[in-house]
Amino acid sequence: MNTEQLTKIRRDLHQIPELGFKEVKTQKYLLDFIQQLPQEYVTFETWKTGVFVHVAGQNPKKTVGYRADMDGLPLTETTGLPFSSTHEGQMHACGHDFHMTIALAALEALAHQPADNHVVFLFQPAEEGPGGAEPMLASDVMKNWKPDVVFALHVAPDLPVGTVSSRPGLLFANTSELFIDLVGKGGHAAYPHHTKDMVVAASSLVTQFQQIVARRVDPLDSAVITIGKITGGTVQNIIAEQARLEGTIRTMSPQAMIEVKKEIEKVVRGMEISNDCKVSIDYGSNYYQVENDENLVRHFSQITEKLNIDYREANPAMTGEDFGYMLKEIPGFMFWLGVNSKAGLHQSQLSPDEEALDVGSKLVIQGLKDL
Ligand SMILES: CC(=O)N[C@@H](CCC[C@H](N)C(=O)O)C(=O)O
Repeated sequence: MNTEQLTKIRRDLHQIPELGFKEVKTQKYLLDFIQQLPQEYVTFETWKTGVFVHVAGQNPKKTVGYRADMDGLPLTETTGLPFSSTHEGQMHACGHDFHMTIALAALEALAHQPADNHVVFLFQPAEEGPGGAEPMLASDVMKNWKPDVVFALHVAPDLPVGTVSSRPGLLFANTSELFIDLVGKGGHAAYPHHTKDMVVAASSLVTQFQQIVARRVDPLDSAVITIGKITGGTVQNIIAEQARLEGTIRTMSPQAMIEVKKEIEKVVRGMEISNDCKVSIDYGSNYYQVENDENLVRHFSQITEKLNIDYREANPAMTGEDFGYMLKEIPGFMFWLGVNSKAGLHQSQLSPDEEALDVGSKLVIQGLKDL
């Protein structure tokens, strides 16, 4: 696929970001593309808003899987690009438009010239939430086309184009969403002593959670507790009866996640007593860590060398990826693809360099042939 075709696909997808399990236009775009390919070796099945595509091998000894996530984020784009999102309040701010474009380029190449082994493309919904990998893994289609090895990529804004990065073992963190609802007693702004102020209680929880990371987690381990959204109250002169915190927890081990949650629950119980209020916790979706297969990463690094792509050893990251569930069952790996963007992931000005599309597609095609 040439640069013009790659860029067109990416820009088409970039304009129609959709949230988890709502990727209806995205799925149609993928299906329209798939159906115009030569069908001799190609079979496809939809699954919720995702798509499985099987490409029969010429001399198959195994099945190699490649996963691309599909969903966008609830974020208003501010890149000012001519092909900016046409969906208000939604943006491809985590590179999933790149991920799908590269997968489509690889699919087109193999549809015309199949690899020796069977290949299955997994276009997966809802990576940003509530998580599509785990249920997709349990689907009937996956049972029929389950790969023997699987890999995926993620765009890396901080790496230059022409560079990729990965590591054997732990690459991405364990994650847990964190939703906290507080109910106290509202009242007149001038009589705080007659109320149980939930804006103050919620604000206190935010800072107390940071003390868990600083004072309860082994300094040689690590954890992150981010509160991304805080809401409460209705107007400036009414003390808030209710408040809500929305956040996420990141740890490098499942055990640390258990410990951090225990500490959060202790802090919350303390808040209930000290503020005479009711606090409920919902941990939402939880992702297993991304654990790369050592031998496959080593093989992958050799493939990058063959293509004159700069391979760098990655550090573990506190990002989450539900691809970790696939790696829990199927040997494989994830790698970072350098896209050289000043703005980072989940930022409204993220603008990856489209030159990386060619690098990524060539590498994925070779990986599907060689792994
Ligand atoms: C690569 C990336 O950005 N992944 C997301 C995964 C989100 C998981 C879940 N919805 C949560 O918020 O914990 C990330 O934020 O790391």
